[in-house]
Amino acid sequence: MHKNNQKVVLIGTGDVGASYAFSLLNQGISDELVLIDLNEKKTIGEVKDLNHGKTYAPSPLKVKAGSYEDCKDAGLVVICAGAAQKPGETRLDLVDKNLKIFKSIVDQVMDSGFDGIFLIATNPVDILTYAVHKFSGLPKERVIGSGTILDTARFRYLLGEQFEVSPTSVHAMVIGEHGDSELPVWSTADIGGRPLSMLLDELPNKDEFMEKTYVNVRDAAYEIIEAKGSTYYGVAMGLARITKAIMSDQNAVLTVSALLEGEYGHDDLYIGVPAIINKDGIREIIELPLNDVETQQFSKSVETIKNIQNPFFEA
Ligand SMILES: NC(=O)C1=CN([C@@H]2O[C@H](COP(=O)(O)OP(=O)(O)OC[C@H]3O[C@@H](n4cnc5c(N)ncnc54)[C@H](O)[C@@H]3O)[C@@H](O)[C@H]2O)C=CC1
Ligand SMILES: CC(=O)C(=O)O
Repeated sequence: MHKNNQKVVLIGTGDVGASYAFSLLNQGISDELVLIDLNEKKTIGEVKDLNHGKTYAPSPLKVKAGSYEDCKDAGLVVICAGAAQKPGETRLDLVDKNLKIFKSIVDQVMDSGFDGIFLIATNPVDILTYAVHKFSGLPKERVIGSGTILDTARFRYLLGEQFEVSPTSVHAMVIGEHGDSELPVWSTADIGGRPLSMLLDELPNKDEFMEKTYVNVRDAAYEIIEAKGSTYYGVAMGLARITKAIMSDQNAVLTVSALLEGEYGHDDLYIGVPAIINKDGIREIIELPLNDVETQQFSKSVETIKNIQNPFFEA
């Protein structure tokens, strides 16, 4: 069975999964979408609702509820299934529960004969992406986590607001764990070709602004979860962006969770870094010239992930 590179199987049709499906439909990304969830009734409801939007979609997208058999010829399997944070919980608190769920999901996907690309959103996303790489045996470039794609979007949005420039014209990244130890890379950021450091120097309250922005990005999920129970539109747009880079073979630079094998001086973990994404998955990790403070922060983030991850994977 040949795989259809434009076919997406989405596992987990909760808040994040359903929003991602809606983003694909709205943006005309991919031509076939299959939904799988333990909650079959809700999945059927989602399929109907999405199909009713097709009349006004930019391109036709076949949407149906399916089973793991559908993965065999899929180009992309996206996993948004599992437990989400409750108010006050960190992403890392979910590891035990979601690793068990993931073992069963990935085994079923691989049993179908799947030979495409995995994209993972479930938290803690860096550790679960590492788990999918281990459980599936697929090459590292074909297992991608959403990483800090959302944190980068939050950072760019806040910088865009401050400097009154569209976030699409703000070139700035958040790297590290998708979680409390992540770091904004101030040193390499620019807006319209002007280094961000230059623009920051012109602010009367530079230090306060930088601290507030960092905290806003880091704590955004906690605030949204407190306010409305979960976060989903932002990550759905990020997942759609990664999907588009894969489906349209874009070689787009996006901050995703990728396996380090010596890059940034670390190895054997998935973590948020800029990478070039195309039809084959992760083509290349980009090593940013971090300053000393950022290098230290990144190492702390690596340590945070490894401290939680390693006990689960050591023989
Ligand atoms: N990476 C990121 O930037 C973000 C990640 N997330 C994460 O995404 C995940 C999903 O969040 P929500 O959609 O809000 O949760 P949700 O509770 O709305 O949806 C989870 C879905 O997973 C399904 N599910 C559970 N076990 C399953 C299994 N074994 N097989 C198939 N389906 C199964 C449930 O039935 C449910 O529909 C969470 O881990 C959350 O923390 C959320 C926002 C941003
Ligand atoms: C929930 C989550 O991971 C986020 O919104 O960043």
